[in-house]
Amino acid sequence: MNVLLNCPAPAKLNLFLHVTGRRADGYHLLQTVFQLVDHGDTLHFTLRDDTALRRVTDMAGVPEESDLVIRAARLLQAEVQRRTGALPRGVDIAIDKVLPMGGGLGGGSSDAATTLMALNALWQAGLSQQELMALGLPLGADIPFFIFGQTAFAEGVGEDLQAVAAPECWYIVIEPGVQVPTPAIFSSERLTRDTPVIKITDFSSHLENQNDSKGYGRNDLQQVAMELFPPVAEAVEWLSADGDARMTGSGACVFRAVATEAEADAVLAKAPTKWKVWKARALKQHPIIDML
Ligand SMILES: C[C@](O)(CO)[C@H](O)COP(=O)(O)OP(=O)(O)OC[C@H]1O[C@@H](n2ccc(N)nc2=O)[C@H](O)[C@@H]1O
Ligand SMILES: Nc1ncnc2c1ncn2[C@@H]1O[C@H](COP(=O)(O)OP(=O)(O)OP(=O)(O)O)[C@@H](O)[C@H]1O
Repeated sequence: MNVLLNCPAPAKLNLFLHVTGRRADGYHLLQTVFQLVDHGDTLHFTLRDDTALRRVTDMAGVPEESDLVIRAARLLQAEVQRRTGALPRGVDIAIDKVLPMGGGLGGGSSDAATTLMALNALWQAGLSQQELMALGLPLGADIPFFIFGQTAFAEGVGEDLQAVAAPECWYIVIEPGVQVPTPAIFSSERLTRDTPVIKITDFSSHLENQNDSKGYGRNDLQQVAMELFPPVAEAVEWLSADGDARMTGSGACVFRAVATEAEADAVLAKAPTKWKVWKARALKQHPIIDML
C-alpha cells in the first residue's frame, strides 16, 4: 500500500534579531530567538513504486529541481543509500503553500525540515535529530531550528540552538505584499554588524520581568529592509500604533505580540484590506512531533 502522510510546516518569527559580526566567508553572525506559530504550509507525502522524488504541485518561480523540498528529500535518500546500500522508495510530494516567499517566515526552510522529518519516519531511516539538523543546514540557515522544534535562542548563523521558554501569546502578522530577497539585506552597506553580544539570560529575564508588551532587543535587518522596501516601513508604522511591531527575519512580514485572541481579532478588524493580515498562536513545539 502507498502510505500517505499529511504534515504541517509552520512559520517562524524572529522575536529579535541582532547582527553581531561577519564570518570570513561573508555569512553573518546572528543572535536571535526563533518562535514557531500555528500558521503554515501543509505537505502530503505518498510513497511511489519506483525511487523517483517528485513535487506534484506547481509553484510559481520555483522549478521542481531547485525546490528545497526536493533537494532535502534527495539529500536524505542519498544518505540512507550510503548507510544501508539500498535506495529507499520514491515519494510524490504535494505542497499546500500558504506562507509567502521572501516573507521572513522561513517557509522554504520549514518545508524542507518537514520533508526531512517525515521521510526519516516514512523510510524508517533512523537518523537522529542532530543528524537531520546537520543534513539540512547547507540548504538553509533556518532548517536546523525547525527540526529542533521548540522556541530557541540561536547563535552562529542560526545553527547553534538552546531551548528557551515560549511566551504564551498571540501574534498579528502583516504580509506587506513584497518579496524581500535575504541576500539584498545582508549585502547592504547600510547594515550595522556590531550589536554587542548578549547572554541568553538577558533575554529570559526580560520575559520573566516583563511589565509591558515591549519585545526584547530589535531586528537589525529592519532599517535596511524598510529603506529598500517602503511597504515594509508602512506596515511597521501601521502596526506600531498600539504597540511594539517589528519585522521577522530579513522581511518582509511584520508582527506584533498580543496577550489574547480577542485582542488579535480587534486589530484584524481594523487592518487595511490591501494587506493580507492574520493571527497565530505561539507554539511550544513543532506539531509534527506528536504525529510521527
Ligand atoms: C535572516 C534569517 O531569516 C533569520 O532567521 C535567516 O538566517 C535567513 O535564512 P535563509 O533565508 O535560509 O537564508 P540562506 O538561504 O541561508 O542565505 C541567503 C543569503 O543571505 C546571506 N546570509 C544569510 C544568513 C546569514 N546568517 N548571513 C548571511 O549573510 C548570505 O548571502 C546567503 O547567501
Ligand atoms: N518549498 C519552497 N517554498 C518556498 N520557497 C522556496 C521553496 N523552495 C525553494 N524556495 C526558494 O527559497 C526562497 C526563500 O523562500 P522562503 O519562503 O524560505 O523565504 P523567507 O520566508 O524569506 O525565509 P527566511 O526567513 O529564511 O529569510 C524563495 O524565494 C524561493 O526561491
